[in-house]
Amino acid sequence: MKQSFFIAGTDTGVGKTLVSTALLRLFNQQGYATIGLKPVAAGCEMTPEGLRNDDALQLQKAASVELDYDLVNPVALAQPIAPHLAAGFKMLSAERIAAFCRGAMLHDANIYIIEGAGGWRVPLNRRETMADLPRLLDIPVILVVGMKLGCLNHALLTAESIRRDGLQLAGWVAVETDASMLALDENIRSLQERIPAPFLGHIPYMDVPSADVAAASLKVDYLSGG
Ligand SMILES: Nc1ncnc2c1ncn2[C@@H]1O[C@H](COP(=O)(O)OP(=O)(O)OP(=O)(O)O)[C@@H](O)[C@H]1O
Ligand SMILES: C[C@H](N)[C@H](N)CCCCCC(=O)O
Ligand SMILES: [Mg+2]
Repeated sequence: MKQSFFIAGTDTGVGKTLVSTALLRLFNQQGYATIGLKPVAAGCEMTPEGLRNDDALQLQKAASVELDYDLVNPVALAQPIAPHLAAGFKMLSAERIAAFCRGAMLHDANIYIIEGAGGWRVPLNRRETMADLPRLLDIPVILVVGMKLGCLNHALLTAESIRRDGLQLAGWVAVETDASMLALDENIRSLQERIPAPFLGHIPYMDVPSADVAAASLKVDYLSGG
């Protein structure tokens, strides 16, 4: 089996990295070889080895196939702001980012998890957005919904855009990032009734977020054809 997924979110900070690492752990447990990529990361620390982003390090660690950091995160931008702004005078190009991903994907694995940056329509340059990456790679999308007031609108607009952009929505995940959200179950049900894609699970609020605990909340049979 060889399958790739682009992990999109309703926004930044909604749990994309938690879901990405949870999916990697889950597929590892099922005996699949996995690779996690964060092609564009805005918000990096300078280290003796160069710029390092926490999401990319988590994906690198959760994957079963060892890859050099530069393959996991080819575009590392220092400032934690929108990628096209963090890039400054260096122009980001969706085709170049896709080419980096294709290079990393020459490394053999069964599952490739590619985490986006921010939400679906985050700009890469004047013309292109993050959405152009899964389009160029021609891979299905998993939508991560951060459960908070306002997420119904964000989730439905994003699911609609993914389909209008001609991409397949392979499934969606509800992440409880706000422990005090009112009517959580009713909100999840409202999305189940309206998002035309499989519901892969609800990751509960955790005082100390753990990819393994999150993995236990996900059902990926729909994804791996099992
Ligand atoms: N279920 C949860 N319970 C508690 N905290 C959570 C949960 N899911 C995510 N978080 C926390 O919310 C924050 C944002 O999550 P995460 O980093 O996965 O978001 P993201 O969508 O990947 O953001 P970015 O756009 O920066 O990549 C993190 O501090 C994470 O630990
Ligand atoms: C810095 C942050 N954690 C992400 N990497 C980038 C989020 C960009 C969001 C841009 C926006 O939609 O306004
Ligand atoms: Mg992230």
